[in-house]
Amino acid sequence: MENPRPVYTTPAVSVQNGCKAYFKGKPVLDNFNMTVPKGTIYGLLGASGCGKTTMLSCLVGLRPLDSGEIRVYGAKPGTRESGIPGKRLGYMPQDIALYPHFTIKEILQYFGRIYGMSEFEILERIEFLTNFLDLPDGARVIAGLSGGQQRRTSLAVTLIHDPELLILDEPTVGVDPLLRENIWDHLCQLVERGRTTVIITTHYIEEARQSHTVGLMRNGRLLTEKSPDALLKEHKATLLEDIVLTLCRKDQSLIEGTVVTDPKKVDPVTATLSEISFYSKRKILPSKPKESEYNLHLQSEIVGLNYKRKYSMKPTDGLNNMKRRQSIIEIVNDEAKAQRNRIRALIVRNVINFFRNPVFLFGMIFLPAFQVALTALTIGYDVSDMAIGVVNGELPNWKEECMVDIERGCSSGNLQGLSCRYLNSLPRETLNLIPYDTKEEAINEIHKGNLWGVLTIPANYSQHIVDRSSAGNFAENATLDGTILGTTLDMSHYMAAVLMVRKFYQSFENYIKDLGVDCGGLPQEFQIPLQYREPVYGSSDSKYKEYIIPGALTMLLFLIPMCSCGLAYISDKKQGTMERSRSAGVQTFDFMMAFFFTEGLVIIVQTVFSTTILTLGFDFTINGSIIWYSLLCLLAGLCGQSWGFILGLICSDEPSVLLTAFFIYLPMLILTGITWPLEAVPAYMRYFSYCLPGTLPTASMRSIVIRGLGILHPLVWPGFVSITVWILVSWVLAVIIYRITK
Ligand SMILES: Nc1ncnc2c1ncn2[C@@H]1O[C@H](COP(=O)(O)OP(=O)(O)OP(=O)(O)O)[C@@H](O)[C@H]1O
Repeated sequence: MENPRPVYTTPAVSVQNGCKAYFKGKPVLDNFNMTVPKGTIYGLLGASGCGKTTMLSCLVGLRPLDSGEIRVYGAKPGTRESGIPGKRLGYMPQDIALYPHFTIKEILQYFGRIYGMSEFEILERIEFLTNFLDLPDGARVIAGLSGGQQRRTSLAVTLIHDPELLILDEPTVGVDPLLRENIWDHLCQLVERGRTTVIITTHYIEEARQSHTVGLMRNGRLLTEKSPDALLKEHKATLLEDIVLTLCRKDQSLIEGTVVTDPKKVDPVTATLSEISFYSKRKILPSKPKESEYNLHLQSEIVGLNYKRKYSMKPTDGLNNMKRRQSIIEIVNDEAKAQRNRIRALIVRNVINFFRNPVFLFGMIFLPAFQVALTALTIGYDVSDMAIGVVNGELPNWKEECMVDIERGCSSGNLQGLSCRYLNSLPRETLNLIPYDTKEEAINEIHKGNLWGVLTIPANYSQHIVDRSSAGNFAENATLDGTILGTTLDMSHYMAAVLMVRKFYQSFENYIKDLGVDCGGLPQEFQIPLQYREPVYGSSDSKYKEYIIPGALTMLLFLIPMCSCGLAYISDKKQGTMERSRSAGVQTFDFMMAFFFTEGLVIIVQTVFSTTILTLGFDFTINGSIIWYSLLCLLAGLCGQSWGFILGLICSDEPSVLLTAFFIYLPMLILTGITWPLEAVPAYMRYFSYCLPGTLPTASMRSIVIRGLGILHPLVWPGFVSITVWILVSWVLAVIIYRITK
């Protein structure tokens, strides 16, 4: 018996001359025409790759057509008036497109919240759909379900809000025959109520007999569009499959020109749809209806949003300005409420995603703390145990002879063995002094990598010192040379060598001062006439790690959100959940805001945790305001997050996100003055560095932490301005890239 088709004057969906190509010259949709009456089931059939999914994604507003026109409930999908994407639509993509770590209940709640349903409504629908689709227990995690169970859950997500238009891309694949029948029965029940329209694609041709209309698609075109019974009657067939085969063969011969060779002979009235479609492409037959042919009453049928009616209201519509304004306020309020619901749902989604991935969560929270603690533990300490060869021309057996306590004083006895006195003044924990007989032998050991340097003490060193002090300005060259302690160092490791040289200098200054005082002089007389007084900022024993930690923390708080945000975006994209959320009405701004809140929270936790560890465990002191310090940490994280968004948009998979993130981060480590002062960087590189998002904030962070300055200080505010500008620029850039890539 022929499926009774409800009588409606207007189509729910109509496509006119739809064309779409992913690559130029290779159309996927080729003058595609389709009309889906309201309140009916439309079965779209066609071989794999003929363009069904592409067509559906255009219908739901995820992709635009290159040319042609789509009307869904009288408006273009993607426009506010159509309400699609949004809650009028239930779209079930071909892929499962569910978050694998979510439970069944959580995924249904997520989409229910996106659609603005109350928790009570959602639970009611979950109960109904669980029974109807024979879903497993709601606490089961999606990743652990069988293929069929996942598909049923995916269908439940589509039905959760009981939408007006159901677009189902192969919903019955992998579903057992009994359940398949149930699904079709349910679809029939839905349309019988008169409110729902269903477009369904399937590879099981015979099940499409339950549709009111069957559309047969081939190579991006619609070959026919009729009720299954009409088709069976027309072709005197018993199986739809036979008709599909016949029509495809006919179309093939038409393309090859074996049936109709003269296009002028095609009668627009009696021609088959395939002939019309084929020739309309060549602009021989008129096929596109005029705008007036659309039933404009349709707009008033829009349930729920009524955007078009409200928006098109003019004072002449009989409503006074007051009422008009009231309507606009209502729309804005509705939209704001819907947006709040979507953002809330996305925030809950992000939180679940975090907690379902403990390794990721652990890394996010602990990585900055771990890294800065490691920095504090390893960087900035004095060198130790540096092997130095000593060739003492004065006392070859100095190792033993210098062991005895040398009496201090200025008698001739005290002034023997001064080399011992200098050697004993050298810090033994830093410099491990090893005796050598000759300089050549010791230098050879440097070449072998066994020594960092050689200290040579001339023969009669003590006597030369005494002679030099008594001769004063008249000392002879031989005497002067005899007082020189020679060092030959391995300077290949710059930092180690600098620290070593500092030790030689400091020890020599102390040794000579002590000697002078012993001989009746004043300490000032033997001091280098250059004094380092109390520093304005920092302390005279400031450590390198105090310099490096603020920058390291800022950059880590930038890197981690950049990676996590980029990776989350990519996985959402790859799983198909992003398209699904978009079809439910989620917008880019909603994604951004939800990330803004959840990542912001993570950044706060990271900052608190890292700072606590540094303060309690490593004597880290924030001399400035904790508020400005925290705010700068937060801004650094948000900047990283917005860059992560851009990475998510431009990259296609996780490895490319990580690679690009490190491509950004590693040069910044070098260029932002974290490890090496910018003042020591060549001028042309320095100005480039200032433009990077990490440079000025790192300098500001140092000024807050070490110098204790406030936000209004000229050494601080540029960092805040720079990073805020970077956040704004990258968010705008993200929106532009989204628009382009879309
Ligand atoms: N994002 C894309 N980029 C490039 N080409 C694409 C893209 N999506 C689909 N295509 C190509 O467009 C053509 C139609 O694909 P589509 O998925 O619409 O077919 P389909 O009829 O739904 O196939 P199936 O029944 O196997 O799902 C195919 O040749 C496919 O390779």
